[in-house]
Amino acid sequence: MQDPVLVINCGSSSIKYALVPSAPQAPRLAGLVERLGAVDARLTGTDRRGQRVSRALNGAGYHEAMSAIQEQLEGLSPVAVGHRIVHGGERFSDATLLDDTVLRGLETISELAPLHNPANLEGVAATRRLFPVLPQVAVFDTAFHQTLPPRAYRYALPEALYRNQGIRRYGFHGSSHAYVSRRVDRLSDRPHGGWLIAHLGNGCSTCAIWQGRSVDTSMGLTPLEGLVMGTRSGDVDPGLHAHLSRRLGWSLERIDTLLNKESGLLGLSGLSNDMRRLEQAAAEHHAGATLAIEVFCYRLAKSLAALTCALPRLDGIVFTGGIGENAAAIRARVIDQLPHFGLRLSATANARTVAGQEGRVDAGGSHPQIWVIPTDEEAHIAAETRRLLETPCP
Ligand SMILES: Nc1ncnc2c1ncn2[C@@H]1O[C@H](COP(=O)(O)OP(=O)(O)O)[C@@H](O)[C@H]1O
Ligand SMILES: CC(=O)OP(=O)(O)O
Ligand SMILES: [Mg+2]
Repeated sequence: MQDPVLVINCGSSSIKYALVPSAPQAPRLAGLVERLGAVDARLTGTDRRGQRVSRALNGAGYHEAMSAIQEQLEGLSPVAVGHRIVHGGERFSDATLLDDTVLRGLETISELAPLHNPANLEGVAATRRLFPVLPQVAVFDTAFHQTLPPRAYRYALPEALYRNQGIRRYGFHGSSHAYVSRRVDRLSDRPHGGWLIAHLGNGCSTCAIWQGRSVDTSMGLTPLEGLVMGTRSGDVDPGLHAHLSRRLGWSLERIDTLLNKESGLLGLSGLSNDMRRLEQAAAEHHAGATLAIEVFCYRLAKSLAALTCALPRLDGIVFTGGIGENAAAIRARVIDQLPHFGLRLSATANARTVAGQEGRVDAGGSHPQIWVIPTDEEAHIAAETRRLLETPCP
């Protein structure tokens, strides 16, 4: 494993890690610490021989979890650490070397991604303590969307809020959209065309790509805008805030918690934020789960239809993320609700494409294509980290 880069994606209750070698197809040591801070915290993953590992880390916080991850590296020495940082705000777009000044700058924008940035920064602090001499690089989810034109990134708000406060649409999941767009360019016979990507994980977003660049996306100033997500509402009438405040006396913090943590699939179903669980419950006629899936798919189809306005031509749609890669029934339902674009799903190819597989799932012909492409944010973050470190200082 030559010159591996350690990639860290630190969330509010989990840390994902991967040791990414410089050769793209080489095996990768990777894993996940879940339920940080809880008695049943656990590290699961694969070691360098591809064997499963599972370790109880009872009560581990960020620092203990990072130490456990360091032990998993089996003595392999990364040359750098690449961190997923969700929001780069106005100031940070390209991959950036993390030093005290950059970290202070990032702290000032943490509130723009409250579920993500504070946790990302905890991860950076823990990693810097454990690997004090390694370069640590921030790769931003917002970076890939720097190519959005003003008509896509401006809100219809007074100019001063944009100029003085940076109130604009930024877009997220950039490492995923960038990776998937490059991959479909390589796999399909229509490279550099017009593509729509649906990244459907815990957070969900759509992205319109024209000639390899992001030209519009469903997330905005924060990762709350757009689609229905696991616990996030996505779009609501902005008048809701004033209404809840006047009618129920709710504070802004209470409303923020409602929209970020209690809504989405969880809020609609009253059951779970986990699509697997909802599919099982819907099969058993659970009304909330059935409704949650219906709203999720309809809103996703609406977003994809809307984003076709950003493209001169539609060459195809790509599904990715835990739901997009695994839930064939969700893909089928979404395509079914887009009857005006000539999309034709192959029921057999769709059902046959299982976890981890790249594949084309349309019925062929001259219609827009439909693909499933497993995302690899870690590969993109590692590549950006290497690119920054190999670029000579000006
Ligand atoms: N086989 C499956 N069928 C349906 N949904 C699935 C399946 N496997 C995973 N998912 C869903 O994927 C979502 C998590 O996606 P993932 O991309 O892993 O999340 P994250 O954004 O944390 O990386 C969950 O809603 C989970 O239920
Ligand atoms: C930006 C975002 O929503 O990320 P995630 O899907 O990891 O929550
Ligand atoms: Mg993911």
